[in-house]
Amino acid sequence: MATEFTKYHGLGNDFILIDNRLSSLPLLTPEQAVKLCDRHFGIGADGVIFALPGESGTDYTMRIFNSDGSEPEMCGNGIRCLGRFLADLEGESRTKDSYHIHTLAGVITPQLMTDGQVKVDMGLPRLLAGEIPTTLGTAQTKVINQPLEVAGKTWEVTCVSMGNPHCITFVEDVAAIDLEIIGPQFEHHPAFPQRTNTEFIQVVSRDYLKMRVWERGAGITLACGTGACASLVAGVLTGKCDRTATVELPGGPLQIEWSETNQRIYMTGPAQRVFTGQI
Ligand SMILES: N[C@@H](CCC[C@H](N)C(=O)O)C(=O)O
Repeated sequence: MATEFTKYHGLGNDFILIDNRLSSLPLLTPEQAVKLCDRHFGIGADGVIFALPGESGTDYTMRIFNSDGSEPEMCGNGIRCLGRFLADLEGESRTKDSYHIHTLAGVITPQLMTDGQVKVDMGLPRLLAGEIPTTLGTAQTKVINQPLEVAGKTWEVTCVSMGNPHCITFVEDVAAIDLEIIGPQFEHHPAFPQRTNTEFIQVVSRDYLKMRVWERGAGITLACGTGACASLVAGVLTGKCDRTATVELPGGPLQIEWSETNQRIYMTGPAQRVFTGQI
């Protein structure tokens, strides 16, 4: 049986979107997702995202498989693409410009802006070691500027969960980081029992950060929305940046705000349809 898909990307972080609104079970298995994400033998993507019926009073549910078949709790660029995909699917019958989406990280709300950007209420960052999870601190402590040995070097790391785990380290020059070698060693470090995403951040000014990322389950990607949010939080916690900043990724910029008023994180960026097809 043929399955329709649409390819979207958010700053080059690319996904295969599946209209799964008639069933609460993903139409594809993790093994099929791995094959479809293959850039030589498949469609090519960083992950597969399913638009499922809403749960617990939400409009829709998002599930996602990374390109290695693992299932993360959340995906920032992916949820912007999902917001755009849902609007495209609903077409003329669309009545809303924002959706409450059930995810494994809680309810996340993407809003379609009139300028074509998507602004997402990403919820609250989680800062305790037990929530990340990491063994770099006791369960109830925050992990800020902690030393971590990786690849024969001591890195100062700050850990933040946006529903999924992030390990952030501030460096002089992001271009000098050998991501291909160092990234997997962070991802599989025993300090992270559920593996981790890792962000390398160069502070250009208090409201402008440059970021490169090694993603859990996907490797080097051109952008990571949850990673950009986690990095801004790490920058604030370490006194390096303001609560509103542009995070420049290899695929382009995201605007991130950690609200002083409600402590929630807001991420604004693009989401673009690329092509449709049948599997
Ligand atoms: N690219 C994403 C994050 C996708 C999930 C991640 N690889 C994980 O396993 O946690 C984003 O834009 O946030």
